[in-house]
Amino acid sequence: MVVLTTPSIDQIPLLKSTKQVPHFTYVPTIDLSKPESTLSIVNACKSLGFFKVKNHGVDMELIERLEDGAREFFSLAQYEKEICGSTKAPFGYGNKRIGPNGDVGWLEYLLFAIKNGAVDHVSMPSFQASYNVFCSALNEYISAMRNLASQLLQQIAKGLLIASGDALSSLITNENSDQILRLNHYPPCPRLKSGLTGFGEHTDPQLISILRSNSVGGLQFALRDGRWISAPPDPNSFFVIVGDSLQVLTNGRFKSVRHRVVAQEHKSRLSMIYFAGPPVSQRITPLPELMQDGEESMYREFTWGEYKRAAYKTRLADYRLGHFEKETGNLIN
Ligand SMILES: C=C1C[C@]23C[C@@]1(O)CC[C@H]2[C@@]12CC[C@H](O)[C@@](C)(C(=O)O1)[C@H]2[C@@H]3C(=O)O
Ligand SMILES: O=C(O)CCC(=O)C(=O)O
Ligand SMILES: [Fe+2]
Repeated sequence: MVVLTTPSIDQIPLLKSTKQVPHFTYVPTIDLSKPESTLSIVNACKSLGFFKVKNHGVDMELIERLEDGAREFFSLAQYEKEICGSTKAPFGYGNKRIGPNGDVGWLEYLLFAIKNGAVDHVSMPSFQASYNVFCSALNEYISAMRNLASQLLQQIAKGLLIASGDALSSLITNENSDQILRLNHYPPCPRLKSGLTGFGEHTDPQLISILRSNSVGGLQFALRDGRWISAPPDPNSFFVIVGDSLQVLTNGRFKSVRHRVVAQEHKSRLSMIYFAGPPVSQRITPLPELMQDGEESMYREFTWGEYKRAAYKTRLADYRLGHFEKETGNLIN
């Protein structure tokens, strides 16, 4: 059994809002083998900021191989996990603390930077025997996620009638693009108070995130009116999440979505999330082809590097784009 160490369970906050939509479990499910998927993706990005995809072409055997490796790692003794790290914060193993500014949740995780399409080295002395097999699975998975993210961004460009089909996808397929892979493990929470935070509410800063979990629930999304819905787990599909950068690139036509994970009492949730970001020098500014006559950017100009630096000074639940919004902007419905 995994027993998470300090901070103690009493230091983990309860969920901020438990206002839920009664019996609402609808997450748009998009079949990528269907030609109408392009329009459905754009509609879901505009109305909700999340959806899930099936018939995505990613091999289940690969997913299971990575999940097995992650499970094996997380079942190591606590001291063996604690020594797995990277010289570059925030990468490597983490336990309960999320980010540098005091956020805590009921989870442990492995965070990997991706360099030239492969995981950047994390020192794992206690996982030596399985390291090569694990890294192969990580790298194959990263390649599959990059292809899927690129396909989704091409469909988004097409659905938004942007002539250069790779205007968005090229931001994340560039060899210098800044991507992260995260493996989250939420052990069963023994003394579950109702609604204990697994991973606190937040938006993802990148363009899109692709999330896959085992069959244990806990993931929730905020609707535009502030109510929360639970997304039933679906190990055969991927959840796709609109991030802050895609909100800016579309000048607010898409909005990044707040999401969170609620701790579970009896079962262990394992998730793997791929965050597709652009190169650090990339200017994040609305795509010119999308702008109507006289439309102005709602945001000050910034690069992905600047946004990331600012993000790491914020708390998880902060509205990070607020700092980059112009005081007056024209809103597009
Ligand atoms: C509290 C924080 C953790 C985070 C960096 C931040 O300062 C604000 C954004 C957080 C987030 C959310 C999505 C991803 O899980 C993540 C890796 C990212 O890119 O931004 C995390 C950051 C983190 O865990 O370091
Ligand atoms: O673990 C999950 O299911 C979601 C985690 C998440 O939102 C994140 O890591 O940014
Ligand atoms: Fe997230």
